[in-house]
Amino acid sequence: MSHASRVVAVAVSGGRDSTALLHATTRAAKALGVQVVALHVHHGLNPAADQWQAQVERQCARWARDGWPVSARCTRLQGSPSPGESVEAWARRERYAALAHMAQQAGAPLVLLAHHRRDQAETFLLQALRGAGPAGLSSMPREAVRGGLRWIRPWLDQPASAIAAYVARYRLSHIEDDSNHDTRFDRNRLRHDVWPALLAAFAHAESALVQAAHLAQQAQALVDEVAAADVAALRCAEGLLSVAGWLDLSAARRAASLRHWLRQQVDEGVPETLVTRLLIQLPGAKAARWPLDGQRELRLYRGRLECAQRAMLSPTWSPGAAATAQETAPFPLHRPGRWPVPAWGGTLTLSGVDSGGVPVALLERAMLRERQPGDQFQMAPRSLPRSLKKQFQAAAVPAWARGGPLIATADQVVYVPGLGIDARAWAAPGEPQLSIHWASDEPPPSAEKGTLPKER
Ligand SMILES: Nc1ncnc2c1ncn2[C@@H]1O[C@H](COP(=O)(O)OP(=O)(O)OP(=O)(O)O)[C@@H](O)[C@H]1O
Repeated sequence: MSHASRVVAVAVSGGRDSTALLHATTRAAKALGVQVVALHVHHGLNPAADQWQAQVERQCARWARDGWPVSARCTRLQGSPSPGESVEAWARRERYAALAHMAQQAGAPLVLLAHHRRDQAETFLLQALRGAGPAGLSSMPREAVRGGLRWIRPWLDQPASAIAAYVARYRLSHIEDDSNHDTRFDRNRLRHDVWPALLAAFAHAESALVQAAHLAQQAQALVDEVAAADVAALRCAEGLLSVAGWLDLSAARRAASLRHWLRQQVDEGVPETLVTRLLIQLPGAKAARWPLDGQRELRLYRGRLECAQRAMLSPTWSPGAAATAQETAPFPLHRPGRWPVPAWGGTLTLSGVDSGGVPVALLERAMLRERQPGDQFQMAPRSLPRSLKKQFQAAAVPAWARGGPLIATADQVVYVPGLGIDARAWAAPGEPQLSIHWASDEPPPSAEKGTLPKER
């Protein structure tokens, strides 16, 4: 700790372990002339949370009155889990963000957490039960640098009994979090239903699991080192990965470097299902897209894998937004040419023709977009417009040939891959016009080859 920053933060829930850690840190700090700041996060989830915050504030105020160098800072979380996110995951993410913010505000470069040996053994078991590999089995690091702060767990090797003895010796008061008994949460179920039975059958389980976590940390460090070197060698431009070079690697290094590269692109953790999918699909693919989340996707184009915004061709297009969306179209739709569209995994060909095309004037107002529920298509001038689904079925367009962007203006559908040009958009003879053809980069499944009816 530098002279300028003689402040240390302790993350305090008000529970037994963090209360003991705050006490021990404050005692040591007094002798060293260091300031301690207790950081508490009010999750807004438990009806008793106001009392927990009050307990932390009261305790700090009492110790400060006794001449101890300690003060409290608290944050009440706003918001709620996003759809599909568990309350636990949300609370954890927001807690760490709030702790980081408070530590920075207090000028504390270090944040101490009160996890102990049993917490570590539990984490290892929970990770194993989720099917984690060495990264997850590494459990909690003793020390980590994140967001410019050092997060330290000084008691990670301490048994819970040592902390209990400390609390008894100094008669520390602390809260009991009743939600720790709620067995809907994995950790609580493990702690209450499994742990006692496990210890009864394997008395050394705690230390064995902690050792296994330690060995996983070493293995993961090695994997990270190799993967970082591979990714550095495969980087062909900022953020782009050369797939040809990647294919030359052994299977184990392919998997490790892909995970490593994905982690650099995606902050929130990489789903293993995506890694598995890419490991299978990347070797045979020429151009393809894999959705990452609402905003981003992975794109393979010309042998390079990249992570990009999905916004280029807005899936949330609506007629009212047409003017803006059109401005973001990646190329002029009213000029002849062969336009690769990596975001859609194919190529659009526009050719000047004398008949059977779309008026250039209409294409000047057109854009690419996703299909929408109300879209209709008219096959011939004297037929009726019908839903895309019905038209696909009537024309026996196989599912794999229905992909690709729709071409439409704000008020009419112009072209649908697999169906062709909507009859309402046909140009009059002699009018300047273009034919349109969409070709997906992915070859059709061989069994279905040739079943696609010819587009107009
Ligand atoms: N609401 C919170 N505010 C600040 N820090 C917290 C909070 N909840 C947990 N922490 C920190 O994370 C550590 C581990 O959290 P965990 O949920 O296992 O502990 P706990 O059962 O809430 O309390 P304790 O560890 O104090 O007995 C805590 O020891 C503490 O350092």
